[in-house]
Amino acid sequence: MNEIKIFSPATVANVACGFDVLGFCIDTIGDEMVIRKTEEKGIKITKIEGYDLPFEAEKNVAGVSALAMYNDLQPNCGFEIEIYKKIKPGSGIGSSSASAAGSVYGMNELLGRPLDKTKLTYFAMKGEALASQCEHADNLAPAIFGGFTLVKSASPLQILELPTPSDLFVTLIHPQIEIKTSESRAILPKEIPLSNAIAQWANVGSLVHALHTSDYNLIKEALHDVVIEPYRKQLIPHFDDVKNAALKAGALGCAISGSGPSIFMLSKSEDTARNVEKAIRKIYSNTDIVFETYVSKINVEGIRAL
Ligand SMILES: Nc1ncnc2c1ncn2[C@@H]1O[C@H](COP(=O)(O)OP(=O)(O)OP(=O)(O)O)[C@@H](O)[C@H]1O
Ligand SMILES: N[C@@H](CCO)C(=O)O
Repeated sequence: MNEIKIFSPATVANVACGFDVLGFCIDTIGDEMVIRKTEEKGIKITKIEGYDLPFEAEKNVAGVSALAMYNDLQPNCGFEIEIYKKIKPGSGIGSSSASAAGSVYGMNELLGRPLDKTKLTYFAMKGEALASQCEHADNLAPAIFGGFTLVKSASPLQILELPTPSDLFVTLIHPQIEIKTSESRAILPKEIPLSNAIAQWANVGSLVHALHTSDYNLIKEALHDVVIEPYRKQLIPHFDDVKNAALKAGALGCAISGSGPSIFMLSKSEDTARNVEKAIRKIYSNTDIVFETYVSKINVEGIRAL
């Protein structure tokens, strides 16, 4: 095989309480990429459609992760990368991760799968670091493994795959403003009160247990973020109104997706997720903010060949 076309999905990082460790994978939104073997050595980005992003491999997250893997494996060929970008950069649903993960996934397939998923995530983190100025894997792990994931440790990298309750659906609203991950990390406090830390790690543990036991009531109780949301929500117009409307419409929980501006809600059943979508659309419809909404099941497969 000399060429592969892939779907590289959007992802939700943090999942309310799990800043930098929890994430899950979305099914209906994602980039497409084509990775091709070439006789000429090296990594080249030959096509980018959708958004204006750098073609130089060293300045594009897809190129940086590809180069990290390429320099390590030193294969007897080169690679061309085409990116058909559907996820707006700075959206909070893992735009940079989709590219960083997609290039290494495609190269690994073309080379006969020499690397496991953890090693792919490791190289993809090198690309992600270009966008967010720190190596974190909470978008990459769900993109590569699918479903819900927990990054137990970033160095050495250790990823836990969590189960996905079958009735869980996500609703997303993406106000079309750009929030750079690096900027929304810069506003966070360096220290947090012990009482908030206790509440947050109780919620992370509870959410992991709830996913294992398909306990939707416990998912609802655990989907709270007392550490990050109070700071970041100021960057997102009408965040509290959207959250109140979503919870009133039956969502189990509602929080900032990754570093924002997207907001996600989890619901038990697709019907509830669609009712939530209707309710939150009303909030932004009364403003001049351009926005998109999506409803999706959880993507348990992750990146896939098309
Ligand atoms: N292939 C790429 N895809 C997306 N963004 C890229 C790419 N290459 C470089 N970038 C840069 O990365 C930045 C976007 O990354 P950022 O992490 O801020 O957003 P995001 O991935 O949508 O958010 P989040 O990680 O919170 O979901 C932009 O400055 C963009 O120019
Ligand atoms: N955990 C990261 C995800 C964004 O890429 C953050 O919230 O900053």
